[in-house]
Amino acid sequence: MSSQKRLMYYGKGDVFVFRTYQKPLDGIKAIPESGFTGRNNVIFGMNAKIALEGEFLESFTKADNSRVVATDSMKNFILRKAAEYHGSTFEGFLHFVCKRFLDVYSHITAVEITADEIPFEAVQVAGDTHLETSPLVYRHSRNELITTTVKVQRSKAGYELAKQESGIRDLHLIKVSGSSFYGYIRDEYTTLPEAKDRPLYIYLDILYRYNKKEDAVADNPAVYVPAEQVRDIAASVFHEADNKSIQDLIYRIGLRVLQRFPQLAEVQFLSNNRTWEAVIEDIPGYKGAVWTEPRPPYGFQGFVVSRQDLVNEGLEKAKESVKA
Ligand SMILES: O=c1[nH]c(=O)c2[nH]c(=O)[nH]c2[nH]1
Repeated sequence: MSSQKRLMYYGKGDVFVFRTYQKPLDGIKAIPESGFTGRNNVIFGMNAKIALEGEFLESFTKADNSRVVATDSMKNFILRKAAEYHGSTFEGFLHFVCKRFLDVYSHITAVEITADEIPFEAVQVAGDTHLETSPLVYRHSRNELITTTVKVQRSKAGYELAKQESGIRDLHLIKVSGSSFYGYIRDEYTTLPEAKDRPLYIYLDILYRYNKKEDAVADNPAVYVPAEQVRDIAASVFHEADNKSIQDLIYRIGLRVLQRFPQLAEVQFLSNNRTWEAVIEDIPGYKGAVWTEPRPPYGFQGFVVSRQDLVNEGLEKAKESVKA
């Protein structure tokens, strides 16, 4: 290799964007595992992180700021573009902002933005005869959130979508009964008792990638995969199956997500084991037990499920070619 590209980027994190009355996301097909069919986007809120790549080596090596877009300006750029984007997805918005950056600054070669949703939930309020959903008041949710990354680089054709992934972060799910963990290696290092029924508590990040990256940013509900449905599939599969481990569980979730969404190429999992620790296992005459948070350290798993796994499981016919 004659020349290796040097790692070089800079950018801005914690760019908070709240756009009210963004175009609603609708036209989403219902799936059996989820009641989700759209986002009203009354609050389209996110915490974005942007990084630029380009011809600004001399800002590092010669203290020459003449090609530096101040990171403060990047923040302003993103915020102002929020008034110019009229689609209905985070993916579409990030794609739009990345392209506008490349249009305005000719020495920038690539723009990557990751946005984490700042989720707000509808609240129920007193109506004349019954509770109704307020169209005005929302509650900040501290539950899981949508995460999206888009990277666009300059190409001969104009723009190239270099990276795109979407998903859900910080999904915390507990199944109080119906999970086991046994059959693992027992040797002189093993102190963990086998569990035929444990209260499995997991933290999950689920990221998915499309066969065609463009489908993610097209603002086309016919091909768009909403993270809320992926979240609900995770809960449904956890509910349905007696799992033998987190490894077993996330594989099954991955298969189901890919079955529901033929437009996806793969699903990636980052899981944590937060299984509660038993304090009082038998309460005579009563169902249930007393548990507490586990002591550190915690276990984790990383795994990607792809369409080939569906083929291997006999859940999908092999394709002549699946283009990533
Ligand atoms: O689902 C689990 N997978 C493991 O690999 C593991 N290891 C462990 O100690 N507990 C668990 N649970």
